[in-house]
Amino acid sequence: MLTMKDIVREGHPSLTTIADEVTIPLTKEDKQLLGDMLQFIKNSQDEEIAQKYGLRAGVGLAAPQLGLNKRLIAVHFEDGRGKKYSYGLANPKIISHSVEKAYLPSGEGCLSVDRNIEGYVPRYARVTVKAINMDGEVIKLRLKDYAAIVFQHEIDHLNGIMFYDHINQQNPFFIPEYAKPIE
Ligand SMILES: O=C(O)C[C@@H](Cc1ccccc1)[C@H](O)SCc1ccccc1
Ligand code: NI
Repeated sequence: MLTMKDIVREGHPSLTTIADEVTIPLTKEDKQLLGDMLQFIKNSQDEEIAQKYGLRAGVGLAAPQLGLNKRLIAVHFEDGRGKKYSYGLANPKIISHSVEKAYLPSGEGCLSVDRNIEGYVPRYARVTVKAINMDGEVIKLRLKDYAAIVFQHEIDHLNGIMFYDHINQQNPFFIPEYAKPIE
């Protein structure tokens, strides 16, 4: 099972590298990896398992966070309306997005960042993501608000972008026009 020792931290080159697409159809290894990544996220949200193995709670994970140069992500969370999202995805791509932006008033964190970084992370309020799921099907997800933020955070990892790259350096709590808080 994956644990925190498998997660690379700031300074590791894979966090600032553009990851390579994985071959489709998914190899057995890539399918297994997606399964392991999804299981890690689920484990990280299970109090007992997280405590036993010292896992930091997370809602998403990208393969570059394991030092792997592959465009693979896993997410497992419920949005503010109780809608559940649980996916292992290959080659996810944002194919359209809103002009409107959104941000989490509490800012963001990252399993690969062992420090608190304050500031708002402006992201698109709505995105449409096209990807291959673990069954090898092409899926299209229309995401908004919290779900849109989680997927953008993970897809950023595939492009070597960290959440703090989006924070306004002059004023970390600057709110760009058209940006709405996601409570
Ligand atoms: O490092 C990662 O990619 C996992 C992040 C993803 C994330 C952070 C902030 C906002 C959206 C997604 C972890 O989930 S950070 C810890 C966390 C745990 C529960 C809720 C939000 C953030
Ligand atoms: Ni992260």
